[in-house]
Amino acid sequence: MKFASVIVDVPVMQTDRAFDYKIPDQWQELIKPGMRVIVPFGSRKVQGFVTHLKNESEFKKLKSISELLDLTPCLTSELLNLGNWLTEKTLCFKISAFQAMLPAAMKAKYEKEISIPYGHNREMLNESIQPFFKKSTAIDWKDLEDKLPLRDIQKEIERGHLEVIYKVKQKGNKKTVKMISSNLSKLELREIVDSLPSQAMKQKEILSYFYETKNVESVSMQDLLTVLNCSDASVRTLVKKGYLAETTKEVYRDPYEDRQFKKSLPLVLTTEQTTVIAPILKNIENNSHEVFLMYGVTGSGKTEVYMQAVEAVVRKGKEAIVLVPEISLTPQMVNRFKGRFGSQVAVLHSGLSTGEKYDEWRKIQRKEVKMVVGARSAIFAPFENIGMIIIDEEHESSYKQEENPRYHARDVAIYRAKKHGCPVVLGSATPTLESFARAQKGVYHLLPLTERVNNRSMPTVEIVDMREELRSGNRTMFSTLLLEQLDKRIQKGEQSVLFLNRRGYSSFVMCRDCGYVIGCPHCDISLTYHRHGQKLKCHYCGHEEQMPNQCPECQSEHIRFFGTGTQRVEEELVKVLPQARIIRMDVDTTGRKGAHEKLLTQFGNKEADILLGTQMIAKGLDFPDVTLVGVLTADTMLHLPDFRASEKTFQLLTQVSGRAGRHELPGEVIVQTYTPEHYSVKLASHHNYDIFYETEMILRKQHAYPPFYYIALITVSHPEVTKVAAVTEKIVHHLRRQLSSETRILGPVASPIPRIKDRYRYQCMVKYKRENNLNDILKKVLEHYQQQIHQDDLSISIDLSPSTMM
Ligand SMILES: Nc1ncnc2c1ncn2[C@@H]1O[C@H](COP(=O)(O)OP(=O)(O)OP(=O)(O)O)[C@@H](O)[C@H]1O
Ligand SMILES: [Zn+2]
Ligand SMILES: [Zn+2]
Repeated sequence: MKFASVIVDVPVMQTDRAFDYKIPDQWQELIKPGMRVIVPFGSRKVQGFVTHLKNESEFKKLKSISELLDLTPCLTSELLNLGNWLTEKTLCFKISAFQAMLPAAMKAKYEKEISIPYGHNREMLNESIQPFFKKSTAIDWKDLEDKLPLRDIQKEIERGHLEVIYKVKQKGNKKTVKMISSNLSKLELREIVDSLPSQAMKQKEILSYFYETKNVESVSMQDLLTVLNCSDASVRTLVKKGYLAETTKEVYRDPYEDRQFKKSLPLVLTTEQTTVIAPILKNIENNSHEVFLMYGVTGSGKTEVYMQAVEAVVRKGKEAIVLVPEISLTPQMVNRFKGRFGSQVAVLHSGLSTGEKYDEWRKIQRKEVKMVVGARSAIFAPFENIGMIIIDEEHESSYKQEENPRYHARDVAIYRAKKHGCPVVLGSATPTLESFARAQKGVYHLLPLTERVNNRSMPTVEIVDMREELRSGNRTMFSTLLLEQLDKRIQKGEQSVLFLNRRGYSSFVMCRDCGYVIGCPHCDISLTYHRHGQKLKCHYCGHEEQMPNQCPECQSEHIRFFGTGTQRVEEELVKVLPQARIIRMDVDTTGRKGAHEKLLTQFGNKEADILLGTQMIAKGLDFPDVTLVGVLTADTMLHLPDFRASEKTFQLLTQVSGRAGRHELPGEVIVQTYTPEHYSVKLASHHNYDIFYETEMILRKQHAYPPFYYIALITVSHPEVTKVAAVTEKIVHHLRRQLSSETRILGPVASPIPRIKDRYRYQCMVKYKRENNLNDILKKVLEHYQQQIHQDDLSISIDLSPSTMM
């Protein structure tokens, strides 16, 4: 092919299409769709993705591709199509869609080398290539780019005899192992073995290894020592004598390498589990596509069902994608999959370094693993033979990406699963109303798990009215009942989990005399107090200032922070329960890598009585001796300007309660609240999802919210408030004329946070049931304003399924 169509990394509307480039002669055979290239664009050179090849181009005077970044496509043809679909579906730029599918390491331009993978050797390579690897098993791409027979190299890569390694620069983080190889021919080796004195047994044994074992070019020191059961002193002696050589080799950075996973075997499924897994297995068997909603109460054994279904996928020779929320990618979940499937699992989450993520991704690309367990973006795993996609805790809002491309992992999962002819399994104890409504209508196949494994009962839930506590003179943040029960657990040697709901709630600083609240100078939101370093921080723009000694308004010294952080709770708790051993888990104590896991292990080893934490302890934890869960403030989220506030409160309370009494010991939950009469709080305490669903559906219908209506949210921002208001007004006006009369258009109004980073924000909400041309109409709006977006610092963001209204 003579020409390549390339999507360039210039994310503006005018360039959101493919540009044609000439393919230089030496790369004619080499270039394939899905590869990254560098191309001249205007006066610059930019990265791009090749999407098509063609023999003709309608354009004359084309420029040539200037550099090749890949020798194997990093996007499969399925992912290229998916990118186009995402672009249509979320109104993002093509380049943003493609970039979202790749690990960060591939977004930048990294140096690369070509190397012979471990276990292979030079002789296996095509003769034209062999000379390049005479001195070393790896060569630098940059040094040899012009001289290398690229087509032959590409073939060897396809056969697995060579690999491309991107050198992600991370200081001191490159993983290497010591490799031992022989410098001599087999004949020479044998002569030396014969000439060694007979007491040099180990040395003889080591050298014999190199001429007796087929195809060993080199072996890691570690393996050599284990296989031959020898000391590294003997190996070193041979290196000193010049018979063997020692080199270092870069290997995968495996974040889980030094950990032992307890091997687990499939459990005998309960009757309910057997019933729900059957239709999933049938899908897998018949390569058919259905979306299942596994609606199972906490502790009903959903994870065991996932794992046995994944096993069936692997047996069929296919691959599985398992999505879990970032926050519950706790070691517990990873351990369960690694324990069952060992090295067949790749793990992808934000706690990994760029290099580690890239290495895990590469294992997927090279089909060295059979499954990936990961957060949202793992939905783009470049598997080519997918047999099932699982989304655990499908109600979690982290499955929606809040920046471009604004996709929901559930939609991508269903799109990919249709292409691959395989099932999607959505699991939750508290499904989103959208999913449950679809299951009710038969669009999804409902799979209920109504009981906990072994008929363990659901924990009893006690609601405590904190207003009453205050009236009866208790000014602490712990109710009398909660303290009593915590104390009882400590005496019995059982454990408790204390949950502080921090979302929608922060420790702000206020003057007690004049009521002045310290706000961010750039955003219309109060600053959050951080004890560490006595700092005030803005969570939206990062602005930071010192905690003042005086009120900036009235100079009073009575200025102090309000609200409850986990640190405060811990301090108070120590006062009232001095004998308690407490582990606190929050952003401050889990910042360092591995800290999260360490704290959980300590708690699991019963080195503490109470685990105190925020959202991050709400999910996935499974400890046998936890018999009490306390929720300090159940209702802080209820008052957020968000139509999902009740749903989120219900979900969270149910999840937290689910951490208690999962094993032999029965569990108890105490929920402290200022609004005990609210239906979310009440129904969560009765574990009654069904009534919650009905109640909430009535309200959603009344107020025209999902799942009865779809929502599109348009947010306009600009440094000048008049400009924002005017533009939003115009957009609303335009939409009123274009959209159908049943569609409701709300706005323009200031956003719930009216200013962020010195930019004013206005929004307009479109609620609709059917609007076939909505995407086109909205795209036209963007096109209309593109000049101003480009030159006048205007920003218009469109979210076609917003998960928050902020
Ligand atoms: N068939 C089974 N036989 C015995 N034990 C089981 C079985 N299935 C699951 N379990 C055990 O029951 C407990 C709860 O199961 P699991 O964690 O899979 O439930 P879950 O529904 O995923 O929970 P949650 O959503 O609350 O995190 C676990 O300790 C698990 O090992
Ligand atoms: Zn004051
Ligand atoms: Zn700010």
